[in-house]
Amino acid sequence: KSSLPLPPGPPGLPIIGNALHLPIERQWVTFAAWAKIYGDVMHVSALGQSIIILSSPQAVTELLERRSAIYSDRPSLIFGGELVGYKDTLPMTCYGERHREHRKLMAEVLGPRAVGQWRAMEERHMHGFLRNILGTPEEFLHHVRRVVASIVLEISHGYKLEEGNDPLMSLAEQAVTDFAEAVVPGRYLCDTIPICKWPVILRYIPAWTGIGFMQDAKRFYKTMVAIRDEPYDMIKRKMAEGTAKPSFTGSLIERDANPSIEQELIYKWTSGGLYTAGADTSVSSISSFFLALSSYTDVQKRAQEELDRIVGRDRLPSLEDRPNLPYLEAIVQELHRWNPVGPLALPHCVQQDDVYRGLQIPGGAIVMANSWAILHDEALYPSPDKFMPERFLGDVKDLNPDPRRFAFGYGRRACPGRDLADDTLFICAAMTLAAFDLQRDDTAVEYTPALICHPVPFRCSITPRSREAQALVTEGK
Ligand code: HEM
Repeated sequence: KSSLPLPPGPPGLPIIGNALHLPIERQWVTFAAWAKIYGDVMHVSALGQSIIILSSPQAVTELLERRSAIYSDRPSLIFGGELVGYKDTLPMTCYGERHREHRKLMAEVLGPRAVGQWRAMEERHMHGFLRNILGTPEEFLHHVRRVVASIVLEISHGYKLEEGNDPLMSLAEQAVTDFAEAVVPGRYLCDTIPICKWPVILRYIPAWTGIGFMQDAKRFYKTMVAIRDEPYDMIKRKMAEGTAKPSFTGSLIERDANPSIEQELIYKWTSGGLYTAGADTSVSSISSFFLALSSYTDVQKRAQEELDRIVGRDRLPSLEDRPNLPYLEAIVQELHRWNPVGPLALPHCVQQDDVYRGLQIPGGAIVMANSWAILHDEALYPSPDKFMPERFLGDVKDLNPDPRRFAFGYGRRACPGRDLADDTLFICAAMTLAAFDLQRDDTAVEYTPALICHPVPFRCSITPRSREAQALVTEGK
């Protein structure tokens, strides 16, 4: 898939063609190969839209972090943003006052000081997760989705999932699926045909015309409105009845009884956005844990030895044990590196003309960080395709930098859920390995080619390590 014709570029910033419209499955791999030829700052032109692809720590640090005052906007998407309406969510909102307000609110619930308060709750949900795994191990991927949903929805709405199919979780899952489809740049023609830059025209095309994207837009719009309004209205109603449990949404409603429509939209998307931005990503990293550890059983054994030595066999690990479990910590880092959840992060947009190393970067260009290329650069991470946590235990200068520096994005757009996500992954990995052995017959490692990548569903045998371990799971100790 990387053997695409490459038109020769001019010296300096090479123009390498209409890249986003080529049928490339894993664009980041192709872009990484191109970066070896054309350099770590590439300029791709897609129907007149400039796209700058950055593939080195130096380039992402200088542009997306040091110059973040002008590199923190998002590209506007006609389909996902304007027609469907996701432009008001935090990941898609333009850089400016609104973005700052969103981030400030989100830091109250996810910032480094706030995140400690969720640890006991995360551990409680993980005990339930282990019990579910014990009951129906073959459904582990479903249990992963459910435990992540329980954690995020308890934080955002104080919501407890119903047994079986939970209606709020199903709605939120649908919204995540729609969102992932709607915001892929270039997926819908209306994002690339210049006349469609006037969304106003498109809004008046009725769905009955049969124009495919209008029908999709109508369907996605319905889910968008439901996930934006229903959980928020539910908390408002419960607060009026006096039955609401403490939650982030509740605290937003409490502090501002009569918000303007615009302000209420920010509240709705800040709390609702915890699920849309935070669930699928954590599901992906935990699924990668199951894939990697069941494939690399030597890594699994070493982690279990560490757990037995430090935590012992008469209780399950907790997040308090984290500083004493360096090998498990290295596993978490390697999971963020090996198959990053967002190989191309999310696209940024530069707001004015700029010059970098003598190269012209036009204002309005989309700027994509190829995190995958950085995390798979042999000069930084030797043998990058191998799952080797021990790479992080050495102390060689300039080798194996902490992958979280790249996997969670950059500058003022970097992921606000990083600490929560990292804790969730750690405690899931620690508890699962303390209680179970994982094993796979297959060795194939395949991921879905999307903005947020997931391992292609796979089978994995999960059995209790011992009778004692099984008892710990049943008793939730
Ligand atoms: C392993 C799990 C996760 C990974 C790998 C991850 C990664 C990312 C990345 C790469 C970005 C784009 C950054 C950029 O544009 O430069 C991002 C943005 C974002 N993430 Fe995460 N994320 C994870 C979990 C979470 C969680 C748990 C939450 C919330 C509960 C969350 C909320 C967000 C939000 C709201 C944004 C948009 C920020 C903005 O545009 O200002 N993420 N994340």
